[in-house]
Amino acid sequence: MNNYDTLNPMQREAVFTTEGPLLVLAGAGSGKTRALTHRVAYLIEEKDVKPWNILAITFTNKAAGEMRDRVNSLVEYGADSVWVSTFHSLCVRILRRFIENIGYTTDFSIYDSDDTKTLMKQIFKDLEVNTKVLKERGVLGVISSAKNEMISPEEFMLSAKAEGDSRLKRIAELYMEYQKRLKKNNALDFDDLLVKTVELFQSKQEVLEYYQDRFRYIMVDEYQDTNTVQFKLVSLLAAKYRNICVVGDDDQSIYRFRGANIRNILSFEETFPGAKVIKLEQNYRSTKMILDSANEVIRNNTGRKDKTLWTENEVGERPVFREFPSSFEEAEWIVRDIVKKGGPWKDYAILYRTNAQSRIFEEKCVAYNLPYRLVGGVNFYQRKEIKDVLCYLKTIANGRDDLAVQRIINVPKRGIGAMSVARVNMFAMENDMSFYEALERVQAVPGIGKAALKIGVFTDQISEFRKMLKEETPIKDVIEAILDKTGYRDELKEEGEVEAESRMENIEELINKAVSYWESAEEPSLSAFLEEVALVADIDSMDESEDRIILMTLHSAKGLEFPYVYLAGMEDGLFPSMMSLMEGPEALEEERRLCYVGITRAEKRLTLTAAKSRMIKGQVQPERTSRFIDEIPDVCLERPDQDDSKTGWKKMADAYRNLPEEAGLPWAKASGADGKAADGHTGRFQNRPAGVSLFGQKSDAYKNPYASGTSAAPKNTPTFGKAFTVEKPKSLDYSEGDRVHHMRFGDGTVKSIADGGKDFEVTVDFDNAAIGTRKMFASFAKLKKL
Ligand SMILES: Nc1ncnc2c1ncn2[C@@H]1O[C@H](COP(=O)(O)OP(=O)(O)OP(=O)(O)O)[C@@H](O)[C@H]1O
Ligand SMILES: [Mg+2]
Repeated sequence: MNNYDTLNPMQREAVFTTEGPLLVLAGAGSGKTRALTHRVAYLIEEKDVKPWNILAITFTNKAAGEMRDRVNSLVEYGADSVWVSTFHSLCVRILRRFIENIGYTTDFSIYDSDDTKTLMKQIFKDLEVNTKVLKERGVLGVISSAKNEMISPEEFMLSAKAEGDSRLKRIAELYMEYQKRLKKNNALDFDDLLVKTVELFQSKQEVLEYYQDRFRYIMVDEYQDTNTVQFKLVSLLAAKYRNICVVGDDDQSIYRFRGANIRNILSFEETFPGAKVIKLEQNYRSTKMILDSANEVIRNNTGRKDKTLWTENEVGERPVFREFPSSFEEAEWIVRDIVKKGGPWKDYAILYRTNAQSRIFEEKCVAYNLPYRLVGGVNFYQRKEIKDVLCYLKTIANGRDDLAVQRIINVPKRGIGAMSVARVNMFAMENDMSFYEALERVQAVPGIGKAALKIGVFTDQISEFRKMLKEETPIKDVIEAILDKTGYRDELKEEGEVEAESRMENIEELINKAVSYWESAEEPSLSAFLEEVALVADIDSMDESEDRIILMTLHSAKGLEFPYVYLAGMEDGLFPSMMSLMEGPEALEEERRLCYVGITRAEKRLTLTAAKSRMIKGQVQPERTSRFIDEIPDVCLERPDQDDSKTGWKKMADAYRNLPEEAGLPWAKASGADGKAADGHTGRFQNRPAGVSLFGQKSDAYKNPYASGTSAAPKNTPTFGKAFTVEKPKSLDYSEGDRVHHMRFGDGTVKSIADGGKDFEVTVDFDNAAIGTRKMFASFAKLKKL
């Protein structure tokens, strides 16, 4: 049964308000996601809502998975039928069923950024675009923004003409051609998934109504990052029943560059008149020190909905700032600091602004033998060998994807040259067929000559693989067959041992993925597998069962929490980024929100670091400390050069620790109308306007709202850690010496089992020598006795 008592009164109100539009606007760590999860449970358990009438949208696949797990642990049955998904996977599911209404077939391909770039390159070549004037990536960026704003190629052309801008006109032509070719390949890019779903709903009333009736209760997490087309989608779906609950934090809107529209959150009440607004103000995640640093940074943004976060958590350690001569020393210090402090490693996260910063951390982790997981960077699925295998699978699944076929037609080398490919291409275009269809009729291609034989061998192989698939051969075996029959594996070996080995390891990883997919999917199919792969955000590579530190960008950290957080590269020009500094105040404010997101990921300890010089584009440059560091007052940041006797920090912190609950912050009280602290310390706050306390808000703003309001203060709010924790198994059905099976690592023998308090730690000797002996937590490892 559920215990809604573990929620605070405002959270409970959010959970119990099930009918009509609801906006929960609240700061980081205030339990928005938690309230949303409980709301799903409440609808099912108390309101008899059918699970399949609920749609919950989250931003990343990782968050979707976490939500599904949380719901599973809250309700005993039915959670499986709740649609918990990202915007993109929601759209894929809808389109796979109904896209024929708008002229595609349901086995359409999904192009990732690499595919779209290849396509744009071809278009540039065919339309003879001057690459000095336009760049593929730039044009794709413009097209993506247009799509997020739901501007069609035709509309784009009209406004380009109206403005008489020849460059825009050229981009409009490219946009048109790009859409034409996607359509011809029966392919959609990521933005299309959303645009085409909206198009479908707008053109087919009965399809829209079907989904409106299906999703009577809609919930959206991280609402601040929805863009125009996503907002449109939600508005359409919710138009009939109006049971829509969105939760978000305008201070955490960090996807402006992706078209996320802060207006959406600020104007929710306009779009859904009569909307109820609930604010949550208690933070359950971070210590007081961490929270105050975050509050201090974000208050420098203008035009935000004012809100104040407070917490009953302990004051905690003062966050630390450290500066180093170079980025190497910075990384070295962080990694050593972690090693010194000790595991479990998954309690640590190193966050940074740009992917490029990850490399040094990786190297240091390797040097210190510290297990790590890199989230992002060169995406697993972007690796050459993975793309090769996937393109084989795509060709097998859907011969219409010309790009996929062209990628592998001569991989491994079959002696099919560019000239032959061009001839086939020409023939395909003239006869209005796909590239693969043309390959199947290769004898008819003019001038093809001897290449016809080689192409015949290729198409025969593909037909073989297709036959395997028809006979319901598992994907794993199809991949093995591809590697062997096409000679791919042999060609890899020729590349040199080390290279081949690491590439084969990656392919093994893909095979693992295929196996676990095959075992877990209800109705496994190749196209559904490819779809799953195409939609994995980088964050999905984060497997919670592994005890490793996490390296990731600030953007991917949204919504997550870690006991110990390091924010590296706190330098002006890096964070805030140079681009944002050049672009102006709005862009700078977005960087500041990103900083707020970063700080608020930390539960217990926060460490900020910077380098005084850094290698950028091959040149060592001097760096200036980030302005965000300057925005954190000494009382909540320990700096290397700081004399605590002057900052008065100790006195204040002691007072802070001994304060009665309702009293507010000591430094807020200590400061007079002139903005100076009572002890005469002016420190970094000399320019504070009169009447505003040291910590920004009027001094009562930090008070416990329950203390002065009508609702009684929840004196001893029970805290029981994270809602999403995997429970320690009561007993294990295997013991030392038993043979067990692990989904990814295969079979092995249990060497030892130790009771680690929260969970059992099981050490297993795996038969596969490459995996060797591993220590893991029983609740995550899900070992099966053989
Ligand atoms: N009423 C509560 N009692 C105890 N713990 C809580 C309560 N509400 C939330 N928490 C815990 O606080 C942490 C933060 O909650 P949650 O992730 O839901 O916050 P959020 O508002 O979604 O944060 P973010 O803005 O970063 O997405 C979680 O560990 C959650 O379990
Ligand atoms: Mg959240």
